[in-house]
Amino acid sequence: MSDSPVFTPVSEVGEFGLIARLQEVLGDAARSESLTTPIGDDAAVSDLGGGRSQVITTDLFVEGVHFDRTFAPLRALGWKCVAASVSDVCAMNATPTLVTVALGLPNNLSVEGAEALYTGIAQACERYGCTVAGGDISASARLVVSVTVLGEAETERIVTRAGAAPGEVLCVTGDLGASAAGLELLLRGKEQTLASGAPPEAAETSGDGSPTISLTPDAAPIDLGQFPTPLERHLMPQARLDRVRLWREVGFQPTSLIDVSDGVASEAHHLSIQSTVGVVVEAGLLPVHIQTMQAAEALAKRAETWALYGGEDYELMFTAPQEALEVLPKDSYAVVGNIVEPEEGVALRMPDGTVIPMEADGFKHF
Ligand SMILES: Nc1ncnc2c1ncn2[C@@H]1O[C@H](COP(=O)(O)OP(=O)(O)OP(=O)(O)O)[C@@H](O)[C@H]1O
Ligand SMILES: Cc1ncc(C[n+]2csc(CCOP(=O)(O)O)c2C)c(N)n1
Ligand SMILES: [Mg+2]
Repeated sequence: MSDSPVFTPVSEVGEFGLIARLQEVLGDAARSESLTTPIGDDAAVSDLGGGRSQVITTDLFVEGVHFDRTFAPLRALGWKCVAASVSDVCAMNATPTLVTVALGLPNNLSVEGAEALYTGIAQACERYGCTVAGGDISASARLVVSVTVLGEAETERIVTRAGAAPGEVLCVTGDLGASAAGLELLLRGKEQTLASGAPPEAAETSGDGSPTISLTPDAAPIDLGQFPTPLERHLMPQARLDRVRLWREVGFQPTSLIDVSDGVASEAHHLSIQSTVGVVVEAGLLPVHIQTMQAAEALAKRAETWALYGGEDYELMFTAPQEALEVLPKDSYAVVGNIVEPEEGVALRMPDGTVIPMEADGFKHF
């Protein structure tokens, strides 16, 4: 046997494979009596006693991976970093309380740039009712923003990814694929501007001054002003704390819950594995905003692919027995599939009735 050191590229095990390996290394360091939901859910949960629980989640945003400063305004970025972590707190059916923010600052980010970032952070914290309690700053080659959010809930209201059961329905809040549509529009716009050799401020504008893009030099330019919803959903998404509050008000409790950060396909796999169930998603039932459809047409893409594999929608996906949905306003959710026996795996039923296996594809870090 060779005694040369083992070098396994991270791409061989992937993001979730690496997390599992690290969890093994941690062993007892990742377990405690009060930690009722350890590594593996949207946020960790620890029992505070007295019928209350605390949740905690961290997200990392890296320039060039999660955002592109040529089209993401810093204020919007600050908002998005907070909203994404708040979304993970919502995905436990909890309410955010405290936030910390760690920054890696490159030398091309000015004080005013950092202030713009924090304006967005402040606005999101105000919207979601949480408070920035601290953070850290370091020099860095690229802009990096890490947000930790602490939240709270009554212990009996906490919902994990593990409670789905066969016979229940699969639901989502809002609509899907808009963020991926917005990203695609922004990337095409950037490509077009670069190809034209013009500096960004010289980009073509439509009559009302909104930027336009065209896919080929001969194609009619696309007016980004026609797609405000996809652009906003990508740049400044909303966490669905409104739904968590609504559920509390009407006494609705999902059986399992996850936020859609990686796309419906990937999240359906998480629910399947953690609840030991099969999941059938109905392609024809996926809710898609009209502007997402129009963007798909304009860019010759499929909106359904964005909904399934695009991610960053930060909507909530949940399961419940059909009859439990009766207390919910009809426009506060959409049924998108069914929970079935585990042997059936994770599948997509097409509008013509054919059922195909649904891969866990989504954004791949490695
Ligand atoms: N470096 C790490 N060390 C320990 N645990 C980690 C690490 N990275 C991720 N985890 C844990 O692995 C689980 C999955 O992480 P991930 O970031 O994919 O969460 P998610 O909710 O699926 O995605 P998102 O954060 O985009 O909503 C979480 O419980 C998270 O706390
Ligand atoms: C410039 C740019 N390129 C690509 C993307 C798309 N993107 C990045 S991370 C991610 C999934 C969630 O990440 P995580 O699992 O780390 O929370 C997605 C869909 C983007 N937002 N900006
Ligand atoms: Mg999540």
